[in-house]
Amino acid sequence: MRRPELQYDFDDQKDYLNTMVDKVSSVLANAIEHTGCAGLAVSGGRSPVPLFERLSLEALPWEKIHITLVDERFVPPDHPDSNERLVRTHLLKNRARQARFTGLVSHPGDLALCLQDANRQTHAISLAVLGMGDDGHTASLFPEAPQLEQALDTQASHRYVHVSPAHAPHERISMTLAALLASGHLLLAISGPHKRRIAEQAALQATPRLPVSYLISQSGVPLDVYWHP
Ligand SMILES: O=C1O[C@H](COP(=O)(O)O)[C@@H](O)[C@H](O)[C@H]1O
Repeated sequence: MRRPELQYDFDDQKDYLNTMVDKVSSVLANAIEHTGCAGLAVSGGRSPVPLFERLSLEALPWEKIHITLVDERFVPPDHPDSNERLVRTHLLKNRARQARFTGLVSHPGDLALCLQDANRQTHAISLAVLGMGDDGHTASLFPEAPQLEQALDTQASHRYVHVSPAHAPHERISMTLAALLASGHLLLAISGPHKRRIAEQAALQATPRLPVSYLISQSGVPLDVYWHP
């Protein structure tokens, strides 16, 4: 089994961020050079804020970049826990305000309609920027969620599914494993000793106890893992 490039050697957050910004920019620029446009799917949570702030300043042809979410909490887009709100606040500004953005909660209050709209998205994802929770979830692929098996089905034809986390707040809309594995490139950004241990454990074998393991232990899509203390 091929191991991903585990780029664990960042002593400080500055090097970690600089390297990630360079990587995101080069993957997007490369997609634009070859296809005329690029698709970027980003995560929410707390960790991506510094990356979003830095990326928003990058000199990229943002008007050719379509941004969407890897996952979303089923809350209105102005809710403090909304991943869309996070992206609008920290990424879709400065130079990146020219980017096209599609959120996942198009109908607050009607999850089925949101999913229907989310699954209408057809643009290719050049790069998915992922985080990981302390429980080994990535996107909203939560261990113990009743929909996990469906979400991990690599034959799934839809891009997004509804997920009910067993221990985290809010119903979720998450990219399926199949959709993540159809991306051109994956980037996993983590920090702290606990998440490092989880990532190392996940690299040993794919297990639903640590859904991130399905990405870390696969060999079909290039994956870079970035870690800082
Ligand atoms: O709930 C979520 O959590 C994960 C991890 O968040 P972090 O702040 O601990 O990095 C995130 O990747 C996901 O998008 C989000 O919805």
